[in-house]
Amino acid sequence: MDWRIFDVGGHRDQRQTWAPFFDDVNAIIFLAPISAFDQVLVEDKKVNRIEDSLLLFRSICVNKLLGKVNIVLFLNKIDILERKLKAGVKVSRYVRSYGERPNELQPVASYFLSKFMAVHKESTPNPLRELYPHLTKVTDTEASAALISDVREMILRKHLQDSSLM
Ligand SMILES: Nc1nc2c(ncn2[C@@H]2O[C@H](COP(=O)(O)OP(=O)(O)OP(=O)(O)O)[C@@H](O)[C@H]2O)c(=O)[nH]1
Repeated sequence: MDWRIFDVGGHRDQRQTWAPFFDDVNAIIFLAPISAFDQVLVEDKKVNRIEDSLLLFRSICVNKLLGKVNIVLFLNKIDILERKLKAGVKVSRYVRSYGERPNELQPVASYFLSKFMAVHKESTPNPLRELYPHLTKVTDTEASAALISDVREMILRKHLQDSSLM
């Protein structure tokens, strides 16, 4: 299995029409920086960066050409998220729907995960497709290498199962 990296994020005006490049892949790893709950887009100050990640995520989930592609979701930058929460930055101030939930790593991460899961569920063209979520800090290269190896194994297994070789 080979890996190709397409950065489909970045400034909105520079995002590519990427779908045609993805018709022969087994999996997409989507990185969502959940530490960015208190930030807005540089190019559009009205848009919260997590909202933007959710929109981008939706555009991938909804794509019929990608209906059979596994989606691995990295809720990333959790170290930065934890630092912000410990410093007293309140999620509910930026994400009103967070309400009175505890301003701590696990409930915050679970809350954002539920948002991504809901987007996937309501937009996927393939109701049987599962989402494989992980909380990550990809700057921890050792842990990330181990995780990517696990992900790779899981995808290979699934691929073999789907082709009834296991
Ligand atoms: N502490 C920490 N830093 C990270 C993590 N992931 C990426 N970064 C750093 O964040 C910076 C921006 O990298 P990315 O987030 O990949 O790039 P980007 O999405 O184009 O940039 P941003 O708009 O800043 O998010 C780089 O310096 C990365 O090393 C993480 O999990 N933890």
